Amino acid sequence: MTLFETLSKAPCDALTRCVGIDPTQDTLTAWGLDDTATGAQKFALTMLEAAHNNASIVKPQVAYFERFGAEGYRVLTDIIKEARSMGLLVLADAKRGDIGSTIDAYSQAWLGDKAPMQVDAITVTPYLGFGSLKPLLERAHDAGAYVFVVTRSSNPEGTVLQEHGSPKLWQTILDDIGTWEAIHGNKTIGAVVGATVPSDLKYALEQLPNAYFLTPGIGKQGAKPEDVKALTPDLKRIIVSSSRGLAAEGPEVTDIRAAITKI
Ligand SMILES: O=C(O)c1cc(=O)[nH]c(=O)n1[C@@H]1O[C@H](COP(=O)(O)O)[C@@H](O)[C@H]1O
Repeated sequence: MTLFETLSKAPCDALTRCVGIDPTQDTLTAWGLDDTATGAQKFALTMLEAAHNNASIVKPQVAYFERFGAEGYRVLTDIIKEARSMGLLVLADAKRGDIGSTIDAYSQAWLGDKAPMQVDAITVTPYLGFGSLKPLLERAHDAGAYVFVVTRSSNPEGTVLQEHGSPKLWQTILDDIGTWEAIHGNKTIGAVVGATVPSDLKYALEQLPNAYFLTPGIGKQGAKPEDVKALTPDLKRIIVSSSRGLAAEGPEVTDIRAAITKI
């Protein structure tokens, strides 16, 4: 089942849980693992075990694998396959964004049956122009994959750029998502809005009533699930994501599982 089909069938009385897989140097060291691709693999497999039957989505941050070069990508590819074989939906946090011809090449890497690292969803950034995402959105649409477009990010540095203008730049991107959705349907596209900016998330939920939202920032960046719980009766549309906060509970699987359950 696609991410859209899975989430649309989920009960609306609970937030959707997403387990971030971010093998940072600090985390690997704290877990007693080497800061290598092999260390990242051990870390990721433990996070998958903790997420299994306890969360719908896992979100590997591509950068933390990419830093190990070809070996990192080999590990990431295996982790994606393993997660999907366990029934977890995989969201590649790749934050791709480029001119149309290049974004099409990125989409070949991640989306569709022929992609070497096929995933269920991907993050993209629209700041080279929303229209430049078209080839990737079309490929996702054909492949049954989902695309989370960064609109209002969780980090404080994003504010000046994203809040520029009237309407604000991020609200314009939200409108672009709505326009695409109106033409192509709602099975392909949603947005990233940080849990650290709940009033903006409320606005986004109202503007795009059929979309799903990736809502990072729980834990290490200071947000709590309670901050977003009252924003909509259809809680499953909010995909709460935590990466370093969950990893900090490891390396014991039972402890990480308990932390995921608390979300
Ligand atoms: O797309 C994301 O997941 C994302 C968007 C955003 O606005 N802020 C954000 O922190 N993230 C990602 O979430 C992860 C950090 O989550 P924490 O470790 O829980 O703070 C990193 O992999 C970030 O790239």
